[in-house]
Amino acid sequence: MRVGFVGWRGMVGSVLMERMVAENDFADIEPVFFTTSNVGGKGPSIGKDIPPLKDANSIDELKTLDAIISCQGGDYTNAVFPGLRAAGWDGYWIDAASSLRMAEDAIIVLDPVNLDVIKDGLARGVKNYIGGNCTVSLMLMAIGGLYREGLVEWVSSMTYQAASGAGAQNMRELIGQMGAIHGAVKPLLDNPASAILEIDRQVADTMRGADFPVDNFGAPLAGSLLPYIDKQLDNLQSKEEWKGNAETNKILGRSANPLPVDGLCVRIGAMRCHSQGLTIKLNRDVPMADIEQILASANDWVKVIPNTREASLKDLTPTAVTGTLSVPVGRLRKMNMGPEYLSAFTVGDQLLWGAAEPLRRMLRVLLAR
Ligand SMILES: NC(=O)C1=CN([C@@H]2O[C@H](COP(=O)(O)OP(=O)(O)OC[C@H]3O[C@@H](n4cnc5c(N)ncnc54)[C@H](OP(=O)(O)O)[C@@H]3O)[C@@H](O)[C@H]2O)C=CC1
Ligand SMILES: N[C@@H](CC(=O)OP(=O)(O)O)C(=O)O
Repeated sequence: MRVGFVGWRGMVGSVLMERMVAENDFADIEPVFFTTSNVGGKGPSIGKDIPPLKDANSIDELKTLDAIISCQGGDYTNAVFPGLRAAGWDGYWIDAASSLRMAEDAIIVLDPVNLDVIKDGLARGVKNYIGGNCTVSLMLMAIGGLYREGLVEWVSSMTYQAASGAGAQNMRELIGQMGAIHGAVKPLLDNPASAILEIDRQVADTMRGADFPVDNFGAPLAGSLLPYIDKQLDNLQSKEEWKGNAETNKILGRSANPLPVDGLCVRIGAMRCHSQGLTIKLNRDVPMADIEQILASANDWVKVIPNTREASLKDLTPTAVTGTLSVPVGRLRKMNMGPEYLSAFTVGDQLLWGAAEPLRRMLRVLLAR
């Protein structure tokens, strides 16, 4: 299979390359690397010889491929994909961007949760396979077992989303903000006798100051949070919140008969792990031991964390999870509202299961046919 890669040097693309090298994915394909900025340049180091970079905007070059994986972003997809199909290209398009997710002729891929939907799409001749929104994919990796068992009536998800979801420049800006805050009060911090309220006042002044670096986020994130992610919609949801319901149900293959998902999406000062506090309305009272067993058995990456302070602080934080494929879910308990109301908290790396991993696994699904 001749597979083209566009967007391989970006943040999501770099994580994809790391994972594909680690899993020896390149051994089974003929990879061709593309660029929008450096035609003829050198591609990534993947342990085998590859041709010089080709032009990612050349329909003639792209047409020679059996499959294309794009991590280049939605603008590129919108600019190139329609023309490529119009030129008669019939290969598989695998994409991290959201542009095509809700299209009729596209499947959202998360194979540990919806391999049946993917296989049905392949059998029907669907050629477009798109990675899901990071928050949605991570929520389904965590509680997919409850959906699989038909136990979910609705889910409310309150998110704590990392800077990486906004892009590489935003991760840099978050660290810059942290540094600016620390720099502003370092002399006071170094003096054990200094007054904490004076430190606090100077921190607030710094964060509100004209020099505080906010070009990318548009507001201070370090020492604060941003209660709005992505565009504003007419129904007063943010676009990120809208995706929770739309994408979850599409992934599960039940867009025609959706199970409600709703909540608030909030950016916090984590680097690349999204966390979510979930309220899950079950359609019956299920014993906790059964719930834990169902959650833990859903896939190889979800990990049930005992609902203790010690285990939660050790295993259920962005710091513990970052850079790993593990999707811990914990803080599990029945809520005061009644025995069908389950509380849960989950964490996942939004660049791995949230972006790159479902794409490389989709390629594996194609190769296994
Ligand atoms: N960030 C995220 O969390 C998620 C992103 N996505 C999707 O993936 C898309 C890509 O996101 P992301 O990886 O964050 O985008 P990046 O901005 O990191 O990379 C996109 C492209 O920018 C070009 N580029 C320009 N300057 C640089 C540089 N200094 N270093 C690396 N690349 C550079 C590269 O193209 P070239 O080599 O052609 O110059 C690269 O492929 C998004 O638009 C989104 O649609 C999906 C899920 C999560
Ligand atoms: N919007 C997500 C990241 C992202 O790229 O999402 P999507 O793939 O749905 O555009 C976040 O900010 O955390």
